[in-house]
Amino acid sequence: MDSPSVAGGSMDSSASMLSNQLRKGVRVVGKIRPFLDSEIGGPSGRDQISVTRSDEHALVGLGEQSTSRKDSYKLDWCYNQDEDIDHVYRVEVKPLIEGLFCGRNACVVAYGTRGSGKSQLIQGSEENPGLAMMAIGEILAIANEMRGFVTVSSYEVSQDHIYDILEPKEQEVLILEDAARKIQVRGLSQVPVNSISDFKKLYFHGCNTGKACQKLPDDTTTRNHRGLIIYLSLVDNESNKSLVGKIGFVSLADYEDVKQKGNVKSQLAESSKINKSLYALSNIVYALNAGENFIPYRESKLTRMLQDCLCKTSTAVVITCLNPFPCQDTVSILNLASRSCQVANQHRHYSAKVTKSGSRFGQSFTPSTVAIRKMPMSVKKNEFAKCTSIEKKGYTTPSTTNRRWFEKLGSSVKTPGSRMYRSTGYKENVISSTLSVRYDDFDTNKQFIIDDTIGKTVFDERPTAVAIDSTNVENQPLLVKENPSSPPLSERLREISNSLKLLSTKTNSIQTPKSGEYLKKETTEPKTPGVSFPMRLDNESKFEYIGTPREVFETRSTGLKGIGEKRAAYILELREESHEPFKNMEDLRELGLSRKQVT
Ligand SMILES: Nc1ncnc2c1ncn2[C@@H]1O[C@H](COP(=O)(O)OP(=O)(O)OP(=O)(O)O)[C@@H](O)[C@H]1O
Repeated sequence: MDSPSVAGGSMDSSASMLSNQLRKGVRVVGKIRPFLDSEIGGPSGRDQISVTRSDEHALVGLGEQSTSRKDSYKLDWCYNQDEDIDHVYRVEVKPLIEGLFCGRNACVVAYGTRGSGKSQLIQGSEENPGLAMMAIGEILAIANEMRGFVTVSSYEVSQDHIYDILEPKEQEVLILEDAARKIQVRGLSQVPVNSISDFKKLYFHGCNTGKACQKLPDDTTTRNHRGLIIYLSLVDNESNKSLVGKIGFVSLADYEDVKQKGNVKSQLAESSKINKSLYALSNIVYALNAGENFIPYRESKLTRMLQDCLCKTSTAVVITCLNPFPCQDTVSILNLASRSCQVANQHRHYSAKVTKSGSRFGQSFTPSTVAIRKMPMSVKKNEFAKCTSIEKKGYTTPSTTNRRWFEKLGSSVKTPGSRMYRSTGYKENVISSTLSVRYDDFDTNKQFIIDDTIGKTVFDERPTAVAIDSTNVENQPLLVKENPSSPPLSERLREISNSLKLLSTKTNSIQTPKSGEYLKKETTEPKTPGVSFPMRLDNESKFEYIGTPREVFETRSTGLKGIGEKRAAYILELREESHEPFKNMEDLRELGLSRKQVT
């Protein structure tokens, strides 16, 4: 039997790899499972799924003849039958692991119809590892070298109740929100894992409890979501700060259209609960990719559980598992997937901030409706500044130390499949207003820039060693191309002002490199100044400082006696709106500064 037709299939997915490594938001990709023995030589003439791939996205068609737009579904990417799980791991999951070592949480979710390969993809078996096992192999390899500590939790979601798998209890797992609105999971055990064999015992034999963790092949009575969380904690040798991150793997129960099956009442209830959490997940992905301010986590227990792995500051991939022979449920699944993926949403970034949160399932957007929804000029400037700064924060990682470690590690990362993978070395520098982010690709020795305003990569042929004046982007026509759809100048200025405000919170704590190798690098490459005091992004994409109250107070100080952070920000804002200089003391007093502060 022929493979499903894949136009552009001969093309290596390097384009996908590149955009994937530099991604933000949630990628929504497809994976067509291989034919089973029983399907080979089956009735001919059955419609097969077809995939057409371009540089930026994939169109999944239902049936070989389905070349019309109506029958095809646009996804960020789609892996065909011949591309094995190993390949999916390298492109989609490996970059998330790199982020994990920089303190960025991550999430991998698989969903699909019955028998579409979800369990094989996420869990796999001892002989044919799935994504979760490949990931833990790599995490353990790096963590052991960095003296990190790895623990795992495993859970299942049944009828919207969450249960611990590694240490089963009567009570369900509770998901609470603390005073700082952080998610706290109660009643879910965390088991230390030191080696891949430890993990296999837990994951496949459930040795912690005697209960098998992997889904039994003939267990068709219940349909549950299954999740694994891998936690990593380590101490950054350079800063001596601890870093905690986690990556979640979830394989959702089969999607079944409740209306179409002749199910009994209890099965209907089960199916509708399963579908409800799938819709909830889709709404989250949609809201994140559309850049909405409100993310509806409360719609299901599963989405609450995933809240800190699937948010604006994390990286995530949702994999739609597809049977090679589509059915009606495949149409529903593809509808859900294409609605929430980035390629469909990327043009909406600016308009999404000013529209009401409209992440209801079934809402459809066509390219034409997206294109005409431009940001009205009457929108309050603050609105724009607020949301773009959230996205901007999502890009910055708390520490470059571990990324450096990755760069040095380069080709020596080993995965359980005993293959050697090259870790694509890249390094990000936020330039100018942070609307554009520069990356150094150490493999090609070239630089490239992701211009957020146009959502495109602009390559620069200069070798990475060339010094670039980060404050003078205007003089570098090669780097950032002017784009008619980019926001007006006033909004760019506001971005710059926001960056300044951020820096002004700790201008006196910029770290200088210590010695030799790094010193050379630091002097030639522009970098976002680091703060000597640890900050990290909370779930709501706000910076939070970690430390004693006094340290926090000192960090937040502007360094100007008597002027607090808020007032400094206010002054900057006024300066930006009116370019008139302050002429006399009276002008400053009008801002609310006391006589003492003015003098
Ligand atoms: N990448 C793959 N390589 C080889 N076989 C695969 C692959 N993916 C799936 N299969 C096979 O397809 C069948 C269905 O896969 P799997 O059980 O993972 O699907 P599922 O979506 O989890 O099914 P369920 O409906 O039971 O939840 C299995 O026999 C599995 O061995």
